[in-house]
Amino acid sequence: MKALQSLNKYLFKYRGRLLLGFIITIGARVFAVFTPQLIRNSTNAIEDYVNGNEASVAEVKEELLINIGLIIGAALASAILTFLMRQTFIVVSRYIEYDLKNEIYTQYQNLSLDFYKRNRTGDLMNRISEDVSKVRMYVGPALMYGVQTLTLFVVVIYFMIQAAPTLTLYTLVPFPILSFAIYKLSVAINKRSAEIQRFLSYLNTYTQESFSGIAVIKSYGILKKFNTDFEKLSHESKDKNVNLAKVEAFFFPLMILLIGFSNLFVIYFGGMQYIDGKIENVGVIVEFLLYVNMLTWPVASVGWITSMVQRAEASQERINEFLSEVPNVKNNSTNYSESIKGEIEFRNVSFTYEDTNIVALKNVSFKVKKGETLAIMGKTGSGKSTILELIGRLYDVDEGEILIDGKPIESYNLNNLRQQLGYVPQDAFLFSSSIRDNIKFGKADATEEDIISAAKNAAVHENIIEFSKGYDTVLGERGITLSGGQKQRVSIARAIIKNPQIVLFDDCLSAVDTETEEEIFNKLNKISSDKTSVVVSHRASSAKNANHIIILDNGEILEEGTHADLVAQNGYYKDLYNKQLSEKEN
Ligand SMILES: Nc1ncnc2c1ncn2[C@@H]1O[C@H](COP(=O)(O)OP(=O)(O)OP(=O)(O)O)[C@@H](O)[C@H]1O
Repeated sequence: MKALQSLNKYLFKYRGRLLLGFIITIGARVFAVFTPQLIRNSTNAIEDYVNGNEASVAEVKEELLINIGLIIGAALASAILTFLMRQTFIVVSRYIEYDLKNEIYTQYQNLSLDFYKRNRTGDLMNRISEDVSKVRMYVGPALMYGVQTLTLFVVVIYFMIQAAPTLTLYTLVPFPILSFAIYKLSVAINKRSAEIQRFLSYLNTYTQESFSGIAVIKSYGILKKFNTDFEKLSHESKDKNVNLAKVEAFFFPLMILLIGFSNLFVIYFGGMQYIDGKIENVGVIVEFLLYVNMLTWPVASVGWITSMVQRAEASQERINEFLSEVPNVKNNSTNYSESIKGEIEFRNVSFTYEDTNIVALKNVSFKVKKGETLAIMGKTGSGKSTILELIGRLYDVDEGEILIDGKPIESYNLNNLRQQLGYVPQDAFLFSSSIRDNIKFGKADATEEDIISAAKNAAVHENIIEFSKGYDTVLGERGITLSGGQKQRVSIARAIIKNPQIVLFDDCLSAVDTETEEEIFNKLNKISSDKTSVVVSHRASSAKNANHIIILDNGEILEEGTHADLVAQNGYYKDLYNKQLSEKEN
């Protein structure tokens, strides 16, 4: 129950409604219990008449009619209160479900990138959907049936003892056995459903990845393999569900069997006591039979509630695992309005990716003044993207420090810092929405003019207006309706629309020809002459106009300087430049 304690704050939040629910539930059960008593009175009246104790048929009739009226009244009152009971408990459980989903989603948003690398999307989605719905069963139905069972027990047993104390004892003998058997069954059910739950997470991840990678799967002609694998997985899933169904099938027969015993006990021992004169009327036996049947469901539900609580506990534990994750990148400031000018300095920065232990940067130092452009080049995997990710504080450095305007990067408000950066990642991810929305994503209050101007500066406007729906063209998942180069340029428009102080381009023009690349850089230079740019590229043409160029090799700076300096050095840059120049000329 430890994990579920984290839900207490929500139970406290909705305490008013829950308290009302408790009162209504107690009322509903009290009214329900009147029926057996009224039936006992009616049976007694008939018995008295048969034994000659009652004066006339008319009097018996009158008493029966009054009792019927009262039974209908009590049943109606109980039904109305039961309806209201669901309105309180179940409604509260939906509120808590909503709150919890929001809490988890906010936490997901706050967690650093490394969290997403460690955990798979299917699992993240499963915890926010499946696990939350299991937890809802605890704060809703489990709580509601728990209160109902407890109330019914107390009220029914009180009336039973009042009517016939010894018979009460005989009647209740099978109940603890029933409850224990159902509990054991519930544990088995629970174990199997937890297994199904884990498997479902895996299945979800598999399906989600196969849909995301559908283009690769189709182009490699491996649909059949994926289909076979999926069939295997769903077969396994089916087996697990069948296993669960087998155990669940015992539930009702077991319940009926044990209740049958209770009924037999009532008839046998009740009958004996009536004959011995320990019970005055047959009506008491009838009343007890009704009580036994009234208690059937509550007794069974003790086991069912226990299993619901156990499932919720397991799910909440999984949820808490993520909720207790502390983001590696912490926000250390509440100053939301600090503007940055744009100077960036790396001082002896080293960085190792925790999950792979790959040393991505070793003792890297450089300085980019406000308004200047730094170009970063180097072989694949040499650490170029890592530099940009560190400037965006997607990770924190292990050694050394990064300064923005002379102040440690960690001292800025994280959100505020990122809002002043225009980061164009290598993989241009576009949302399944219109082109307009995708560009506007960078600036929520952007006007139509802003959007068109950003698209023009990213040299993609001409392409967009060629689409029949122009800026309203809806992009498929990951923007599959756009070409690679168009996607990259929409992604640039999204970054520059907010007019950031620092722009970070991570090889984001690789799918664009050199002429368009040059056109984009010329436009950007014009609109952002006072902005700082860090450009990662494999092309010397993108780097040659930069104020400073660094060449990385295996996380270390191999060469650095201006275009002229590097050409004079006769190293990596010069080779690359000459090679690309001759390719262009040919
Ligand atoms: N999220 C990550 N987790 C673990 N290792 C990573 C991660 N990202 C990058 N690496 C590793 O860090 C090293 C530097 O990667 P980085 O992406 O910075 O290189 P790059 O120079 O940008 O490469 P490319 O030109 O291919 O984009 C590589 O060896 C890479 O495998």
